[in-house]
Amino acid sequence: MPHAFDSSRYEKLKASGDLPSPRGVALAIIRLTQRDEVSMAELAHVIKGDPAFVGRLIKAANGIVALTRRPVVSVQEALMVLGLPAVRNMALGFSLLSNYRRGACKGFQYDAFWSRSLAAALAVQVLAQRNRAGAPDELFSLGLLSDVGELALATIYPAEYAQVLAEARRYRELRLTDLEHRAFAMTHTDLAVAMLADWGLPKVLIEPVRLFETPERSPSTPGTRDFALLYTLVAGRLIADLCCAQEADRPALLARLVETAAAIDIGTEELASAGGHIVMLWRDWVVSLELPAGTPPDFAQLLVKGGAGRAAGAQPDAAESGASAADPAAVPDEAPDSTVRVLIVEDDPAVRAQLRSVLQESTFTVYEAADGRSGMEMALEIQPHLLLSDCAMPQMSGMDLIRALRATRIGRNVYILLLTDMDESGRLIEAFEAGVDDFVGKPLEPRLLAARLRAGLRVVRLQQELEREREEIRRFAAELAVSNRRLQEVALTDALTGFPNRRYAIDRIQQEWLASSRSGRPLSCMIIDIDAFKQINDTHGHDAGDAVLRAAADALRGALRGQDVICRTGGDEFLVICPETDLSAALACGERLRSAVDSLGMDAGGRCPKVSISVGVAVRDGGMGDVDALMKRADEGVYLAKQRGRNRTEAIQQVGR
Ligand SMILES: Nc1nc2c(ncn2[C@@H]2O[C@H](COP(=O)(O)OP(=O)(O)OP(=O)(O)O)[C@@H](O)[C@H]2O)c(=O)[nH]1
Repeated sequence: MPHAFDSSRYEKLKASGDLPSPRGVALAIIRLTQRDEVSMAELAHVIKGDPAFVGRLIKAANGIVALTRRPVVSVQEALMVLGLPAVRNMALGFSLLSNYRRGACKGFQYDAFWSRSLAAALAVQVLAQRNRAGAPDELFSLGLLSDVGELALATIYPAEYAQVLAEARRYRELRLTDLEHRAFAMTHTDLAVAMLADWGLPKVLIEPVRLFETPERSPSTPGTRDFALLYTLVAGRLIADLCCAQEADRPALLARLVETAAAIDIGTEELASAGGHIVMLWRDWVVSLELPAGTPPDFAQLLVKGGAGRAAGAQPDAAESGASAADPAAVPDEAPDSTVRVLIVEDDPAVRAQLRSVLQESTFTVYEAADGRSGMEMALEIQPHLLLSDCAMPQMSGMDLIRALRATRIGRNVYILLLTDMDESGRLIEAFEAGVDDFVGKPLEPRLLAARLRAGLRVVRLQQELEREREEIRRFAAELAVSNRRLQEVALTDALTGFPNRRYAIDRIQQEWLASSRSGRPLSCMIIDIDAFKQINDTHGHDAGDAVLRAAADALRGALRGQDVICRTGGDEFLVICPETDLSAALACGERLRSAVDSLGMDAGGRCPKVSISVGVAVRDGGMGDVDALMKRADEGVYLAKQRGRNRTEAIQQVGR
């Protein structure tokens, strides 16, 4: 239910001086920009009074300039790029950020609040660059300030708001705004809207703040600018929530994000790449502002893992059709930029900023180190595809870093671009010998750097392609090995009984013969022949004969000792190899096998007739020259068993001899 906010209360709160408000230089900037005739030079002069703001302004300006443009390095240029309204709103946002990093509200995590707001600012800015919902620089401030009402409540009512927040955490099904209204007869949304209006933000930016938590109440329709602005803010806030959320909460947020992004014409693949870009920018900002970053998600992975496009019913796109952003093997042509990791190792912050601004456009995942040693540690950890290394650095020089890296397995494939001011050919030759792939001269010329990066990227892509092909070959070889094994098994197995066949039997008994020759241990074998099998076939048919064979095989398998090997060597003939077994033990085994088959009854329909086997047993003795002699002796045992009436176990040799 919407709450009516009494505007006279806002005036009273403002008069009390308790509301968060811009101070110092930011206040002067806001006042100046309210004048119609303010000049850029005047404004730049005031801005320069706050060096921290100068840095942030230039950083923000570089966040939106194109790759082809030279990076912004001065306040005047930043003012030109951003324009007065954006600069004013940024001054406001950053002033609040600097002055409200701490406060009396115990339940309110000030730093986490700003970290999330910053993620929202960058997310809204990056999304707006893609869907053109509004001026990206203006939307930065919109994201940054969209939750300022929460900060206001924490500032005005520290103790009470701590209780409200505790309640909201305990009863997650309750809306924070409902709890706020019960406690203060106003909500953070009411306050944010009133404050932004008071600070002079245009209505078109205030409406999304009023509605982003309940967008379903918006009268705007798809395709309109209001709709695009509102849902860009909703999506930006969701990205910020995802950046700060616990692992368990991410899938639900992700599904909502995909749905929201689809509504503003941002598909899953584009979302993955925008997410990667946002995380990269966010990391950079939180480090420079010393804010907590937690563990930001890998959007490409998350979107693929969560199957989020499907869950949210978004339009089919790359992630759905299998060409996932996180799975390079599934991308037929090129891996997306966000899968390319770039490490900058450079001790000069200004050069790092310059490099970042060139790299930002390409949504690489960028990492930074300020000296050679930490660069080396980071390289081993993140395994970059591209390394941009300065030459002269404290702790460990660029050359030493490159040599050390090239000596590792990980470092062999990295494409290394040396940033150098040396123009002497001897030193350059030394650099190439150390392992650099290319170099770019200092001071850096952004377009030349971008061109060299593109050349490096081509090599990286070729390497990735090669790796994918290698992986495919590895997979293919593994599959081949499995099918070869299967084929081999088939070639050595009897299909009817599942026993090894004659080929295997001959091979195996020869191996056992050799093993027994080496060890001097006894080796026995038996030959088993089904009795009157021809008659079974003739009387009951071939199928009944097969059934008898299978039944006999099962009985034999069940009665066999663990170390013995049984093979089907002919139509109704089996060979049992008994390693390390003397004649008496082999005879006992043979007798057990015979008895097992003899105990088989006829099946109910009489289709499987009574069956018995004759077993001939033999043991290796000194008179035998080879394995054939052993088998011949076992065969003679079978013949004897047949002669003596079948269904018997016989040996030609005497036990104990
Ligand atoms: N059903 C069936 N019969 C087979 C198979 N392989 C061979 N045979 C038959 O098995 C019979 C083997 O008979 P023999 O071993 O010569 O003689 P027998 O009838 O068993 O007589 P004795 O060995 O003297 O007890 C032949 O009739 C073959 O055709 C098979 O896979 N299935």
